[in-house]
Amino acid sequence: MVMASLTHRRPFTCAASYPDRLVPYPPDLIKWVRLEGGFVHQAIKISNDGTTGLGLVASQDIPKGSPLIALPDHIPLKFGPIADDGAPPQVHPVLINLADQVPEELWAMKLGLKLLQERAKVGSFWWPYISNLPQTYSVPIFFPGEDIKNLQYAPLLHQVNKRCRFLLDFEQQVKHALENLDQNDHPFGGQEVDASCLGWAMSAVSSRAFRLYGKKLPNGSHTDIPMMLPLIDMCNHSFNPNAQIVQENGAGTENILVKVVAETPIQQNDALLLNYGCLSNDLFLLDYGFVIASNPYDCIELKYDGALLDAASMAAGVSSPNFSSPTPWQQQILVQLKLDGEASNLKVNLGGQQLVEGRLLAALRVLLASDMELVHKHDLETLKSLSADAPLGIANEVAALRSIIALCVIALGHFPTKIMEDEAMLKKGGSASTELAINFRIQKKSIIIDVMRDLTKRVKSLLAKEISAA
Ligand SMILES: C[S@@+](CC[C@H](N)C(=O)[O-])C[C@H]1O[C@@H](n2cnc3c(N)ncnc32)[C@H](O)[C@@H]1O
Repeated sequence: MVMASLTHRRPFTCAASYPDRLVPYPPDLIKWVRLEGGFVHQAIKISNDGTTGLGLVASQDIPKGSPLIALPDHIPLKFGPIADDGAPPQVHPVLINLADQVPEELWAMKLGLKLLQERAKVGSFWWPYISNLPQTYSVPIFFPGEDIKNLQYAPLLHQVNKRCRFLLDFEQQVKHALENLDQNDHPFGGQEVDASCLGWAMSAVSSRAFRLYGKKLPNGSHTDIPMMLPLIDMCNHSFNPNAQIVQENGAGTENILVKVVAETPIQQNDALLLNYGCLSNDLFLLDYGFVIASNPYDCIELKYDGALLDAASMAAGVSSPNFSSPTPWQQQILVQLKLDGEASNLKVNLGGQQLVEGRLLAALRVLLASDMELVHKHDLETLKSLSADAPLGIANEVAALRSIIALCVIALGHFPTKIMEDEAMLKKGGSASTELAINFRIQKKSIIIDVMRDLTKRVKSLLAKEISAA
């Protein structure tokens, strides 16, 4: 695969020398929030823990339920203030046109355009916030090409490549849109905007923005609006957070838009932690630039492929599997599982909360079964459930689980290095991006090994059951 990378690009100009912020001595963010009518608990301080960058820390015990931060609605940075009557946002028309060219999945770039505009504007209202933003991000679009390869995981390489290509193309679109603009009418104050600074803005937003409820739709749901929440976005992530974002939209909240409250009692010197979401390491790395060891929501993606499953089943000792030539009734079920037919989605996951994606498990159970009537006795949900007790019999279950174990062995074999080698490389040390890439792939391999371990246990217990029944 030809990889795009942004490392050959000139970094967006800045002269910072103080720990990784846009300017050496940025204004006091807490003071600014208070000055603007926001609330910050008197025990909250900004501090640097050396591993997660800056964060918020409690300088004394804080009881559960206490308000920690509250922001009035003029502080968050949004793409455009959408009026209550739905009037179009007051945004520079060039930015609106450019934002229209951003694919929905890269929504962060949209808000990133606004961020860049405010970064370039002399006297921007948000300068006290923007100047406190990191100068660089550890997301893989900024990895050297070698470290992108070091990720060793095709679905992520594909995403990184896609983002880099988008940024390189978008750079051209932005240049074209800014051509011949009068200096007074230039959304970035006449500054050149290249792929690196677009990448900076996109990463600043993807790693810090929160999606808050917007207007209520006729069907009762809400639009969600991505916003940058100054100071609140200094909270680092944990799956066991001690703080929570609460959106205020009821009566009696005056102009307060969003609050952070203590979800648990917080002790002196504890960091304030929010849960950014139950995300896989792919998303943590792509959007936030870090990975979480033993992330319970991480998984590996495989392509459902009949020939590969035949090979896996045969390796597992299953005689004449027919994944690549299912019978018509089996094929019908594959269509229902969206593993065949026009609406098919062949991406299946191992690991995460389900351990084996239900669609894959059901397909294996069904294709390894010969008794159509027995299969039709069960609904699809039962066939998809790993906790269902061998719905098609013990022999069928053992064959299905052994096939998945063999699939895991094949998937592990696709990684060019073994975990032990990765760990030895980490010991030797390397750049931050090399270490991040190696940690990412160690986690992916660990998922496969954990799935194999779990399924092997299940096979053993099924076999023991069979023996005791006999
Ligand atoms: C919303 S910001 C939090 C404030 C940030 N630490 C800073 O220095 O400005 C999110 C970023 O913090 C870092 N971060 C947050 N939680 C982390 C965690 N659990 N492990 C490693 N890095 C984390 C990552 O760099 C991430 O992109």
